[in-house]
Amino acid sequence: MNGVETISTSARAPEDGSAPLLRARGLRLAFGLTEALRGIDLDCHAGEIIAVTGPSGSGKSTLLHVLAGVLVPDEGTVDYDTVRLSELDEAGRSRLRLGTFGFVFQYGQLLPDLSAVDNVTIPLLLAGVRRREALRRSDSWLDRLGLAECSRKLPAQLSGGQAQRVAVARALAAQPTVLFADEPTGSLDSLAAETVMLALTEAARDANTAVILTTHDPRTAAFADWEVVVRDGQTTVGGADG
Ligand SMILES: Nc1ncnc2c1ncn2[C@@H]1O[C@H](COP(=O)(O)OP(=O)(O)OP(=O)(O)O)[C@@H](O)[C@H]1O
Repeated sequence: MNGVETISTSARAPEDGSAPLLRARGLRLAFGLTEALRGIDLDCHAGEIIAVTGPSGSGKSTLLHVLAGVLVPDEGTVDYDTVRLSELDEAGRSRLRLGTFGFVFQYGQLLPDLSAVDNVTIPLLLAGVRRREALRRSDSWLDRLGLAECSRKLPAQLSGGQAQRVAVARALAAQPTVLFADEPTGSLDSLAAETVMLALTEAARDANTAVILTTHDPRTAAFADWEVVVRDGQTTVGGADG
Protein backbone atom coordinates (compact mmCIF):
# COMPACT_ATOMS: atom_id res chain seq x y z
CA MET A 1 0.00 0.00 0.00
CA ASN A 2 1.34 3.44 -0.88
CA GLY A 3 1.05 6.69 0.95
CA VAL A 4 2.91 5.96 4.18
CA GLU A 5 5.68 8.40 4.89
CA THR A 6 8.59 7.53 7.11
CA ILE A 7 9.90 10.58 8.89
CA SER A 8 13.16 11.28 10.60
CA THR A 9 11.69 13.50 13.24
CA SER A 10 8.19 12.90 14.45
CA ALA A 11 7.59 16.50 15.49
CA ARG A 12 6.02 18.21 12.53
CA ALA A 13 3.17 20.43 11.45
CA PRO A 14 0.25 19.19 9.34
CA GLU A 15 -0.71 21.02 6.17
CA ASP A 16 -3.57 22.89 7.87
CA GLY A 17 -1.24 24.13 10.64
CA SER A 18 -3.43 22.76 13.45
CA ALA A 19 -1.87 22.09 16.84
CA PRO A 20 -1.14 18.48 17.75
CA LEU A 21 -3.57 16.67 20.02
CA LEU A 22 -0.72 14.77 21.63
CA ARG A 23 2.74 16.34 21.78
CA ALA A 24 5.80 14.64 23.25
CA ARG A 25 9.19 16.31 23.62
CA GLY A 26 12.55 14.99 24.79
CA LEU A 27 11.26 11.72 26.24
CA ARG A 28 13.84 9.75 28.17
CA LEU A 29 13.20 6.69 30.32
CA ALA A 30 15.60 4.13 31.76
CA PHE A 31 14.85 0.80 33.40
CA GLY A 32 17.93 0.47 35.59
CA LEU A 33 20.87 0.60 33.19
CA THR A 34 18.69 0.06 30.12
CA GLU A 35 17.92 3.35 28.40
CA ALA A 36 14.62 2.46 26.73
CA LEU A 37 13.87 5.99 25.46
CA ARG A 38 16.72 8.36 24.65
CA GLY A 39 15.17 11.66 23.63
CA ILE A 40 12.03 11.12 21.55
CA ASP A 41 9.77 13.81 20.09
CA LEU A 42 6.40 12.93 18.59
CA ASP A 43 3.33 14.85 17.45
CA CYS A 44 -0.04 13.24 16.81
CA HIS A 45 -2.89 15.27 15.36
CA ALA A 46 -6.60 14.49 15.63
CA GLY A 47 -7.59 11.68 13.32
CA GLU A 48 -4.02 10.72 12.36
CA ILE A 49 -2.87 7.12 12.24
CA ILE A 50 0.77 6.66 13.26
CA ALA A 51 2.68 3.38 13.16
CA VAL A 52 5.63 3.06 15.52
CA THR A 53 8.00 0.45 14.10
CA GLY A 54 11.52 -0.74 14.84
CA PRO A 55 13.44 -3.81 15.97
CA SER A 56 12.52 -5.86 19.02
CA GLY A 57 13.61 -4.09 22.21
CA SER A 58 14.00 -0.70 20.49
CA GLY A 59 11.50 1.02 22.81
CA LYS A 60 8.19 0.93 20.91
CA SER A 61 5.98 -0.36 23.73
CA THR A 62 7.71 1.86 26.25
CA LEU A 63 7.04 4.87 24.03
CA LEU A 64 3.36 3.91 23.71
CA HIS A 65 3.03 3.52 27.48
CA VAL A 66 4.66 6.90 28.14
CA LEU A 67 2.43 8.63 25.56
CA ALA A 68 -0.65 7.08 27.20
CA GLY A 69 0.42 8.11 30.70
CA VAL A 70 0.87 4.51 31.85
CA LEU A 71 4.59 5.13 32.45
CA VAL A 72 6.09 8.41 33.61
CA PRO A 73 9.26 9.49 31.74
CA ASP A 74 12.45 10.38 33.63
CA GLU A 75 12.75 13.45 31.41
CA GLY A 76 10.63 15.18 28.79
CA THR A 77 6.97 16.07 28.50
CA VAL A 78 3.76 14.68 27.05
CA ASP A 79 0.95 17.15 26.49
CA TYR A 80 -2.55 16.00 25.64
CA ASP A 81 -4.37 19.06 24.27
CA THR A 82 -3.74 21.61 27.04
CA VAL A 83 -3.00 19.04 29.75
CA ARG A 84 0.60 18.17 30.71
CA LEU A 85 0.51 14.53 31.80
CA SER A 86 3.38 14.99 34.26
CA GLU A 87 1.30 17.54 36.15
CA LEU A 88 -1.46 14.98 36.78
CA ASP A 89 -1.24 12.55 39.68
CA GLU A 90 -1.82 8.83 39.11
CA ALA A 91 -5.59 9.25 39.61
CA GLY A 92 -5.71 12.08 37.06
CA ARG A 93 -3.74 10.06 34.50
CA SER A 94 -6.02 7.10 35.17
CA ARG A 95 -9.11 9.27 34.50
CA LEU A 96 -7.56 10.44 31.24
CA ARG A 97 -6.85 6.85 30.21
CA LEU A 98 -10.37 5.70 31.05
CA GLY A 99 -12.27 8.67 29.67
CA THR A 100 -10.23 9.91 26.73
CA PHE A 101 -7.85 7.20 25.54
CA GLY A 102 -8.65 3.77 24.15
CA PHE A 103 -6.46 0.66 24.16
CA VAL A 104 -6.14 -2.45 22.02
CA PHE A 105 -3.61 -5.10 22.98
CA GLN A 106 -1.93 -7.92 21.06
CA TYR A 107 -4.21 -10.62 22.47
CA GLY A 108 -7.52 -8.70 22.51
CA GLN A 109 -7.93 -9.42 26.22
CA LEU A 110 -11.66 -10.03 25.95
CA LEU A 111 -13.42 -11.36 29.03
CA PRO A 112 -13.81 -15.08 28.21
CA ASP A 113 -17.19 -15.62 29.89
CA LEU A 114 -18.92 -12.71 28.16
CA SER A 115 -20.36 -12.66 24.64
CA ALA A 116 -18.91 -10.28 22.07
CA VAL A 117 -21.72 -7.78 22.60
CA ASP A 118 -21.34 -7.93 26.39
CA ASN A 119 -17.58 -7.41 26.07
CA VAL A 120 -18.35 -4.14 24.30
CA THR A 121 -21.39 -3.08 26.34
CA ILE A 122 -20.32 -3.79 29.91
CA PRO A 123 -17.34 -1.39 30.00
CA LEU A 124 -19.69 1.34 28.74
CA LEU A 125 -22.19 0.58 31.52
CA LEU A 126 -19.36 0.66 34.07
CA ALA A 127 -18.35 4.06 32.67
CA GLY A 128 -21.87 5.36 33.36
CA VAL A 129 -23.37 5.17 29.86
CA ARG A 130 -27.11 4.36 30.01
CA ARG A 131 -28.06 0.82 29.01
CA ARG A 132 -30.04 1.77 25.90
CA GLU A 133 -27.22 3.99 24.59
CA ALA A 134 -24.58 1.39 25.50
CA LEU A 135 -26.45 -1.29 23.54
CA ARG A 136 -26.99 1.04 20.61
CA ARG A 137 -23.27 1.85 20.45
CA SER A 138 -22.23 -1.80 20.85
CA ASP A 139 -24.53 -3.00 18.09
CA SER A 140 -23.46 -0.19 15.83
CA TRP A 141 -19.70 -0.78 16.32
CA LEU A 142 -19.97 -4.55 16.01
CA ASP A 143 -21.94 -4.03 12.81
CA ARG A 144 -19.39 -1.55 11.41
CA LEU A 145 -16.59 -4.00 12.13
CA GLY A 146 -18.43 -6.78 10.30
CA LEU A 147 -19.31 -8.70 13.46
CA ALA A 148 -23.12 -8.47 13.57
CA GLU A 149 -23.41 -12.25 13.11
CA CYS A 150 -20.97 -12.93 15.94
CA SER A 151 -22.36 -10.68 18.62
CA ARG A 152 -23.77 -13.50 20.80
CA LYS A 153 -20.66 -15.68 20.54
CA LEU A 154 -18.15 -16.15 23.32
CA PRO A 155 -14.51 -15.18 22.61
CA ALA A 156 -13.51 -18.86 22.37
CA GLN A 157 -16.02 -19.27 19.50
CA LEU A 158 -14.43 -16.43 17.50
CA SER A 159 -11.44 -16.52 15.16
CA GLY A 160 -8.38 -14.53 16.21
CA GLY A 161 -9.24 -11.78 13.74
CA GLN A 162 -12.88 -11.62 14.87
CA ALA A 163 -11.83 -11.45 18.52
CA GLN A 164 -9.40 -8.66 17.74
CA ARG A 165 -12.13 -6.75 15.90
CA VAL A 166 -14.34 -7.10 18.99
CA ALA A 167 -11.46 -5.56 20.99
CA VAL A 168 -11.37 -2.70 18.45
CA ALA A 169 -15.16 -2.27 18.75
CA ARG A 170 -14.87 -2.21 22.54
CA ALA A 171 -12.17 0.46 22.38
CA LEU A 172 -13.94 2.66 19.81
CA ALA A 173 -17.38 2.38 21.44
CA ALA A 174 -15.98 4.39 24.35
CA GLN A 175 -15.39 7.23 21.83
CA PRO A 176 -11.72 7.84 22.61
CA THR A 177 -9.88 10.72 20.95
CA VAL A 178 -6.66 8.69 20.84
CA LEU A 179 -6.53 4.92 20.44
CA PHE A 180 -3.27 3.21 21.49
CA ALA A 181 -2.74 -0.23 19.97
CA ASP A 182 0.27 -2.35 21.00
CA GLU A 183 0.95 -4.93 18.27
CA PRO A 184 -2.77 -5.13 17.36
CA THR A 185 -2.04 -7.68 14.62
CA GLY A 186 0.86 -9.44 16.36
CA SER A 187 -1.07 -12.65 17.02
CA LEU A 188 -2.83 -12.86 13.63
CA ASP A 189 -2.08 -14.40 10.27
CA SER A 190 -1.68 -11.97 7.39
CA LEU A 191 -5.26 -12.19 6.11
CA ALA A 192 -6.77 -11.64 9.56
CA ALA A 193 -4.25 -8.85 10.19
CA GLU A 194 -5.35 -7.08 7.04
CA THR A 195 -9.04 -7.43 7.96
CA VAL A 196 -8.39 -6.01 11.42
CA MET A 197 -6.32 -3.12 10.10
CA LEU A 198 -8.89 -2.26 7.42
CA ALA A 199 -11.65 -2.27 10.01
CA LEU A 200 -9.61 -0.36 12.58
CA THR A 201 -8.40 2.35 10.24
CA GLU A 202 -11.75 2.88 8.50
CA ALA A 203 -13.60 3.06 11.81
CA ALA A 204 -11.01 5.38 13.35
CA ARG A 205 -11.11 7.69 10.32
CA ASP A 206 -14.92 7.82 10.45
CA ALA A 207 -14.79 8.74 14.14
CA ASN A 208 -11.81 11.13 13.69
CA THR A 209 -9.96 9.08 16.31
CA ALA A 210 -6.17 9.34 16.31
CA VAL A 211 -4.42 5.96 16.38
CA ILE A 212 -0.89 5.27 17.57
CA LEU A 213 0.05 1.64 17.05
CA THR A 214 3.22 -0.40 17.38
CA THR A 215 4.00 -3.14 14.90
CA HIS A 216 6.76 -5.35 13.55
CA ASP A 217 4.81 -5.93 10.36
CA PRO A 218 5.38 -3.58 7.40
CA ARG A 219 1.94 -4.54 6.00
CA THR A 220 0.31 -3.34 9.21
CA ALA A 221 2.43 -0.17 9.21
CA ALA A 222 1.32 0.51 5.64
CA PHE A 223 -2.19 1.32 6.88
CA ALA A 224 -0.86 4.32 8.81
CA ASP A 225 -0.51 7.92 7.63
CA TRP A 226 2.96 8.15 9.19
CA GLU A 227 5.58 5.66 10.22
CA VAL A 228 7.89 6.53 13.09
CA VAL A 229 10.91 4.23 13.29
CA VAL A 230 12.42 3.72 16.74
CA ARG A 231 15.95 2.36 17.09
CA ASP A 232 17.78 2.17 20.39
CA GLY A 233 15.27 4.46 22.04
CA GLN A 234 15.50 7.18 19.40
CA THR A 235 13.49 7.97 16.29
CA THR A 236 15.49 7.53 13.11
CA VAL A 237 15.11 7.73 9.37
CA GLY A 238 13.52 4.52 8.09
CA GLY A 239 16.23 2.13 6.88
CA ALA A 240 16.11 -0.84 4.59
CA ASP A 241 14.62 -3.02 7.29
CA GLY A 242 12.55 -0.24 8.86
N1 LIG B 1 9.58 -3.10 32.90
C1 LIG B 1 10.81 -3.19 32.40
N2 LIG B 1 11.86 -3.44 33.20
C2 LIG B 1 13.11 -3.51 32.70
N3 LIG B 1 13.42 -3.33 31.40
C3 LIG B 1 12.41 -3.09 30.55
C4 LIG B 1 11.06 -3.00 31.00
N4 LIG B 1 10.26 -2.74 29.93
C5 LIG B 1 11.08 -2.66 28.87
N5 LIG B 1 12.36 -2.87 29.23
C6 LIG B 1 13.53 -2.83 28.34
O1 LIG B 1 13.48 -1.61 27.63
C7 LIG B 1 13.86 -1.80 26.26
C8 LIG B 1 12.70 -1.39 25.34
O2 LIG B 1 11.63 -2.32 25.55
P1 LIG B 1 10.25 -2.21 24.75
O3 LIG B 1 9.36 -3.27 25.28
O4 LIG B 1 9.79 -0.83 24.78
O5 LIG B 1 10.72 -2.58 23.27
P2 LIG B 1 9.84 -2.94 22.00
O6 LIG B 1 10.46 -2.19 20.86
O7 LIG B 1 8.41 -2.70 22.28
O8 LIG B 1 10.14 -4.49 21.87
P3 LIG B 1 9.23 -5.65 21.21
O9 LIG B 1 9.11 -5.29 19.76
O10 LIG B 1 10.07 -6.88 21.41
O11 LIG B 1 7.93 -5.68 21.94
C9 LIG B 1 14.25 -3.28 26.13
O12 LIG B 1 15.66 -3.36 26.30
C10 LIG B 1 13.52 -3.91 27.28
O13 LIG B 1 14.21 -5.09 27.71
